[in-house]
Amino acid sequence: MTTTTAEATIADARERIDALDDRIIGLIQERMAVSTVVQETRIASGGRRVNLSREMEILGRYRDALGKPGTGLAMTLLELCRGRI
Ligand SMILES: O=C(O)C(=O)C[C@]1(C(=O)O)C=C[C@@H](O)C=C1
Repeated sequence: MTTTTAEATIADARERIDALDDRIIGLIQERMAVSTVVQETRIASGGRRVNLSREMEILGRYRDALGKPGTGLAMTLLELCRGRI
């Protein structure tokens, strides 16, 4: 592969990565909004903001799909989604 071809391939792949990251960020923002609805509804009906058994379920899903780093990713997502109300 020539340097020019390699540079073009990398530039093209990076464009796709940037587009994917835009979508991922949008999905995270959407998740945060939906999570807020769940938390607000639970609090309004006398419950608590946090539901630990549900969080364990989510951590397990991410771990099963992505391995150990998946757990870290899920923890970061939950941190973003909690505590906004
Ligand atoms: O599923 C819930 O019960 C939520 O409140 C949503 C959510 C989440 O963002 O996934 C947020 C806080 C809870 O501790 C558990 C999960």
